[in-house]
Amino acid sequence: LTPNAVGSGGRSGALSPAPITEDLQKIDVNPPKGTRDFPPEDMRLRNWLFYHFREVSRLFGFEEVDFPVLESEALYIRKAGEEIRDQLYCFEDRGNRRVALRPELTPSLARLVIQKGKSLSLPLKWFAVGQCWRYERMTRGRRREHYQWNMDIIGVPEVTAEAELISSIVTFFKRLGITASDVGFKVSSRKVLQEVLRHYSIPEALFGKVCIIIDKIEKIPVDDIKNELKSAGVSEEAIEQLLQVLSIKSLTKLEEILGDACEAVADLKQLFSLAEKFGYSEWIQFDASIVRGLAYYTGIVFEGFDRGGKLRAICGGGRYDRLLSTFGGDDIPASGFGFGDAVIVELLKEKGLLPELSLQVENIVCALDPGLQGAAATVATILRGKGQSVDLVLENKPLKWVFKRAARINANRLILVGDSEWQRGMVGVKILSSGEQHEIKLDELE
Ligand SMILES: CC(=O)Nc1cnc2ccccc2c1
Repeated sequence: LTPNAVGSGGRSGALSPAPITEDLQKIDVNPPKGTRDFPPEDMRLRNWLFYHFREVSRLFGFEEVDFPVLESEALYIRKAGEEIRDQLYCFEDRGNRRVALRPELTPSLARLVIQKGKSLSLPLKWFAVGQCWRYERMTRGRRREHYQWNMDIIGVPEVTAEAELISSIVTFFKRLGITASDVGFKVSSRKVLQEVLRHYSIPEALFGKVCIIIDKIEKIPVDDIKNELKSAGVSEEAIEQLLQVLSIKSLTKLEEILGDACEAVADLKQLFSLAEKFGYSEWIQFDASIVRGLAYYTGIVFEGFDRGGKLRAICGGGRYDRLLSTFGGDDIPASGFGFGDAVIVELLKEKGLLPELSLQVENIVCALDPGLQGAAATVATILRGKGQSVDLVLENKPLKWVFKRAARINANRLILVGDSEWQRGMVGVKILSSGEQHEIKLDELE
């Protein structure tokens, strides 16, 4: 290296080559638009949330699964006009394959179930916590990724599956300190819509599309809903009946209108009686306007909402008995839900339920002079071997600096490796909460 090539140079004065200036352009250190970094503090909150997702899944006997974030685009090509389709984060890869960043987990789960086929003994109770993506054209500043907790029961046609799934979400809320006065579940069944469409002999093929249009009932003017339904091929009379049925707020009323032979009524009545047995009756209410925005739901649908009415849906799910067969699999009944990582955090903030999570290290180990750095490493290794966390001071720092760092990392105790003590096989110990200081033999450290 020629002398003038001396760059910033390391602390030890070693010559590191100067950066080649023409290649240096300031890169944008922010993550891509709509995505998040998870620095330590945010990662602690995320880990805390995911810990509760996983604990509840364990309590319910569910097994964890995962899938690639990247899937064939074909998994999500549904012609029902869903928002998730418009916002698909899809592209052509270098092998000219049409691929997509998954916008949801359920299709991957269905794909894996079919792939595993007969080797699986039903019912399956699978859960996943995975990042999902969307690409919104006009970036309304909305996020393009979020993490979703999914729980799915595959192979159970009865409503007991949905009752179990709602129970798992109630269990999750309770663990976080959220009560039935903070949130609730609106519950309905798409068999209500199915009944009306059948009554007016609207073709089954329109079912998904009609559901997606109706799901927008609170988001766009009712006239637009009517126009969209009309252009989808639904008769005026059927449209009137659909809108009328959606406004029903009581199961008794629904039974009056649809009759007690209607499957939707039977399913919902069973669900509400099971809710009683699970002990979460005060968490759920019938609301015929709940449709959910995914085309593949076929029966019970539900969504978690905040009773303050300020936030978007917290979670949502339902029965999807046809999805596996549309992927070429057997007709296997299924139900599940998705629970995003965004709205729940807003709710916790609002309720003052965010946990105080700080870095916690048991020991900070420091050599009192450079010649003892090796000894300090030995002490750290002994403690770590005993399962104790150790922040080993890696440079020759003044004690003032060490105390400052000890406070920042919430260390319980400071282990000082000094010459005279070390000669006697001892180390200094300072309990940082009390300030109490003593010496201890190395092999008595625990
Ligand atoms: C509130 C929020 O962040 N929602 C959100 C964010 N990212 C997504 C990405 C894919 C699918 C749904 C998504 C939903």
